[in-house]
Amino acid sequence: MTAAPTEYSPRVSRGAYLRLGRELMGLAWKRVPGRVVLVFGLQAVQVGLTAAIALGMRSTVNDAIQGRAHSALVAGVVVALACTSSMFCTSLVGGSTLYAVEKTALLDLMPQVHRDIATLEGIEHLERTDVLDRLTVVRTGMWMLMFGLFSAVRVFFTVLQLGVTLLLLGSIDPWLMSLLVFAGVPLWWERLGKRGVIRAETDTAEQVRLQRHLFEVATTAGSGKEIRVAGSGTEIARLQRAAFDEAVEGRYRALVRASVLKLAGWILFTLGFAGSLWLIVYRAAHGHGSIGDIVLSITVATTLRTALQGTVSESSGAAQAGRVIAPYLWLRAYVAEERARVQGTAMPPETLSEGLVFEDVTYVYPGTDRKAVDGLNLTIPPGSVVAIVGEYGSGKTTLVKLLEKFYRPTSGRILVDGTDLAALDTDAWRARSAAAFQDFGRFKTVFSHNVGFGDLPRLEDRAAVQAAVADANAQELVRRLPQGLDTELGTETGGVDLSEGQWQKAALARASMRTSPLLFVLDEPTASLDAPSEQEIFERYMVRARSLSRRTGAITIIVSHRFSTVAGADLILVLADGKLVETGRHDQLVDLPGGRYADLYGLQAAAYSAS
Ligand SMILES: Nc1ncnc2c1ncn2[C@@H]1O[C@H](COP(=O)(O)OP(=O)(O)OP(=O)(O)O)[C@@H](O)[C@H]1O
Repeated sequence: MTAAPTEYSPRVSRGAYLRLGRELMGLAWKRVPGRVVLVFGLQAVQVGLTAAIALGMRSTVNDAIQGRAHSALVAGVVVALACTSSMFCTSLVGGSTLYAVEKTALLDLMPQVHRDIATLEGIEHLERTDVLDRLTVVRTGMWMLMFGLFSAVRVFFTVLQLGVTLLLLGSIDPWLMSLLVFAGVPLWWERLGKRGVIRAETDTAEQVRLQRHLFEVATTAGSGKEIRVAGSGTEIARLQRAAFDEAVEGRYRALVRASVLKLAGWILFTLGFAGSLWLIVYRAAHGHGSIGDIVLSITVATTLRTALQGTVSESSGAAQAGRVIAPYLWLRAYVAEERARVQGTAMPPETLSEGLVFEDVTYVYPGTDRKAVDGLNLTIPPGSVVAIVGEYGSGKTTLVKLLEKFYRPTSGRILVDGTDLAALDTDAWRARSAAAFQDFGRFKTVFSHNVGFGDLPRLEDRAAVQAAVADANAQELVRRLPQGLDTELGTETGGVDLSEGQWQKAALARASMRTSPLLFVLDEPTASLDAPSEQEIFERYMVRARSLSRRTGAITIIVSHRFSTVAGADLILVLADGKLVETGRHDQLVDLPGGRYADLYGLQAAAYSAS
């Protein structure tokens, strides 16, 4: 399935911002209504308190000068109370905002993104760098989405506060309102700088991911062994440094530019502020206005600066959210587009009667132009055991992935009993298939669940898990575990670790949980096992394949490099460069003069007899 190239723009339209804001506010209201009321109510109160403090200061000074001690005292107490209340409001608003942000981001938004990505039909999404880049940004900055919303609310109230202070200044002298111009420009410049930083972070996300990956490669035990043997540690460290250097360089330049813009803005505001102060003092010196007016002007001008600072920092908070909003909206659009493209609703048959038909199937991985599977035409009869062989990179796994609907053919189609696989309901089709892959999962949980995940509805069915364990010839492994089936796996969680071969046996047992699949795939599932274990397992699975075949007409597909294991298949497919070059049974292919299968078989047989 080649994903539609959803266009990405780091700029988000005003309409999209507003729609998202409404949606997030609805979410916060649903999850933490009390906190939302508190955050809105207290900020409105704070605006009133700002005016009360400024006017109270003027009254205190004027009353004191005119000898009205009692009134001056009352006004002073009002100012003190208003100051204390304002501080209390600030800390309560901060705490409530944090609580609301964490609740909604961690309990709603984050799980939703995980669910969206994890339930997309194919797996090529997890191989696309654009999806991964944006996912990285969203995963690390999801809380910023909600934080940005609350910052936007605070911007609204700080602007209101700014308006009130300007009105108070204007009541003394309308010229003082010109401070707004000196206040607005720094705000705008700072936003420009922030935008540049956001752009630089998005542009360098790939290098950051690469350096993280290289760091993990260099510091984990699995790859650490190979790195030591190959002596490639220094080179990997150099590559990691180079990737990091590139990312840091780009981000640093943007940060310097943002700092310069911020500094220039503040210089401008300071000049305006100094000019205003001069005007107020000049007026008072020439008999216009009282001493209280001077105090009021200085208080209000200082408040204006605080309100402005608040507006700038809150609008930066809101702008920070822009870093996440664009990738977040893109991921949502991408998921919606993908879901709309997937229209399979037909149910798979109870039993296979016609089998699988490949009609000119071609697959090209996104971002490449090489055909991993190239014009495949083929019929696989129901109930058959099919082996796919071929050199490394010949397209064996891709073929299997197409059958599991991890990808959709770039062209051509696959029919299941005459129905296009694309038209089948993906979940229903997968529920009728079972698979063990070479890059199997290692679920660090209790062993019985590790196996039971193969058929979720029977996760707790001990008998089913034990039967699957027996199918994979893993009883001895379970016997040796300290708590048998109930043993916790994974040293990170305090459990035991398994060897590569033991993990592989667990994966095989998992693949054996479903008892009536229509498709059973074994994609090199025994590569980590020794030769006798492999032989024994294949013999068991051959018996299982025949029994499934009788019950549901199931097709078993085995991908293997070892010819001894594929000789018993009903049909062998030989792939080379994505093309089907030979098909037939072992006895037909092995004697084909100049045949590729015969060549490969001859080489392997010679290698075994020489060893
Ligand atoms: N996710 C991917 N993105 C791009 N190209 C890929 C991807 N996976 C595989 N390919 C390419 O597609 C071709 C077929 O790969 P595939 O894994 O199907 O081969 P294979 O026969 O299973 O190989 P192996 O025996 O090594 O498992 C190879 O050229 C491979 O490099």
